[in-house]
Amino acid sequence: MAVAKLNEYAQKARLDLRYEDVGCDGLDHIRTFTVRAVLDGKTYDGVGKNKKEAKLKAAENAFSVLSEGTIDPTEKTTEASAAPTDQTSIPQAKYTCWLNEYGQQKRSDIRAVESTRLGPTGATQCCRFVVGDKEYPAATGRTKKDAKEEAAKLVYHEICGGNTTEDAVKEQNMGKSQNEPSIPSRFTSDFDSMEYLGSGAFGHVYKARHTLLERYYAVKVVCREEKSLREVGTLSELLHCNIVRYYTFWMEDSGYQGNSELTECSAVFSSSQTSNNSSAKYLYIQMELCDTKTLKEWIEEKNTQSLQDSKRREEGLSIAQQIVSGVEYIHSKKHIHRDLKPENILFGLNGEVKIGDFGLVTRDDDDDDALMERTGQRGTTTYMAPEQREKNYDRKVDIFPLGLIYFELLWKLSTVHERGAVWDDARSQKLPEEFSLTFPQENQIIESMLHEKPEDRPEASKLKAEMEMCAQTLNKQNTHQEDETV
Ligand SMILES: Nc1ncnc2c1ncn2[C@@H]1O[C@H](COP(=O)(O)OP(=O)(O)OP(=O)(O)O)[C@@H](O)[C@H]1O
Repeated sequence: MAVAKLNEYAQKARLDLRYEDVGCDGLDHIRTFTVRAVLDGKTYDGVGKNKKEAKLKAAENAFSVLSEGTIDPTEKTTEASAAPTDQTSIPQAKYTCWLNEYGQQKRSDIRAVESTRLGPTGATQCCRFVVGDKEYPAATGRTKKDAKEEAAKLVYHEICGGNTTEDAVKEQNMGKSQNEPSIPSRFTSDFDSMEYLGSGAFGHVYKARHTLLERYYAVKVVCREEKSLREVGTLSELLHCNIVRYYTFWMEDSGYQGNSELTECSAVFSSSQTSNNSSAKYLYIQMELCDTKTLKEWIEEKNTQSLQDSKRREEGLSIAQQIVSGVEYIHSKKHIHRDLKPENILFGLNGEVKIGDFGLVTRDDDDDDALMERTGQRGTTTYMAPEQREKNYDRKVDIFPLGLIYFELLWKLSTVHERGAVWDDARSQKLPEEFSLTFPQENQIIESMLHEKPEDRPEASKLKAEMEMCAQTLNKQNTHQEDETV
């Protein structure tokens, strides 16, 4: 039956099919025969008590491989080219690589038992795998490598043959489709204890432990494209205590599916960017692990608390000082961040401020006073400097959102309505009267940052100095108040 079906399959798919006698083994009464089916240059061996049975086994073996154990082989004949194309596209030793990775994940010993059989048509190599305590069936091949790969394939089919067992789920966690092993993933080989942290428009971020270093990192997995490569390029040039530290990056063929979210590029990209992405690679960016709470959550949390208090004032200033310090450094390296907003400001594990998300960063290579021709509107409109909507702007586009952030750090904006009205006024340099009375010094600094004309806004270095003076004044006031209470 399987022989007839394989013939039909080969005819429909227009593939060359032939059978070869490989030889026989053993004494007369326990003699076994090996027949090899050669389909489109690929070999499938069968062993039986006679040649007929061996041929049948070879055909069955070919079918089970072609159908990957999940699809009725007869259905395959209607989609003639699908399976062989898949097969021929599998790189050499793919199943062996998969098995090695499987062993690492399961912490099981993998042992290959190899031997050579001599028959009338020459030597045949045999191999079977022992995974942990379990022995898997033997396979044969023309070379040791072929035999090993065929034997690994048998292990693969037995473990992941179209089921939804724990192993198959583990397989998914290893970032592969259930029925097709892929090249071992550096992410799953070098890291463990993956935990999903969050997603942006371009990918997902995971907490992961580097197994050799025994340290945790944040690994961002994004579809490769201009934005991500720009982010990596910039981050690798920046080393500052208020900027998320970048360590390294690498490319992989597939995304990570740890939390069973789709990591096809189409799921990661917005619809305007989905074209021609089926063969897109994935970029893995290894970064310093930060707290999952961003500055956005910090502000939201403060806004749920009763009144503006002196603690918020001090903490707000300290956060603003750290952001300005990071921005001063970014500008000194001739970069513009272009997307400063509370969601992109993280906290290090020791509480220090860390500027992240350099996806919109650009070079600021011109003379100090010159404006640059940029690539149109980028960034988040709520915080965006007015001139960023145009094509010409310079690093001062980073100062405007900083002004809004500093205002938000200090001032409680509870309702959506309040936020809308006050926000629009703030963008036009009009801060609430009560704010200017409560925070006169800060009011002055923030107003200077919100000038409509970029050239009127201070440089980050000047702001840093002004904020330092503000901190000293606050310190003096606090000491004075403490003295009075004593
Ligand atoms: N280094 C990190 N450490 C800890 N968590 C991080 C780190 N980087 C990012 N995250 C988390 O992952 C989420 C997604 O980050 P990502 O940079 O991909 O997108 P985003 O900045 O939120 O959005 P977008 O890229 O669309 O502007 C963040 O909101 C944050 O919660």
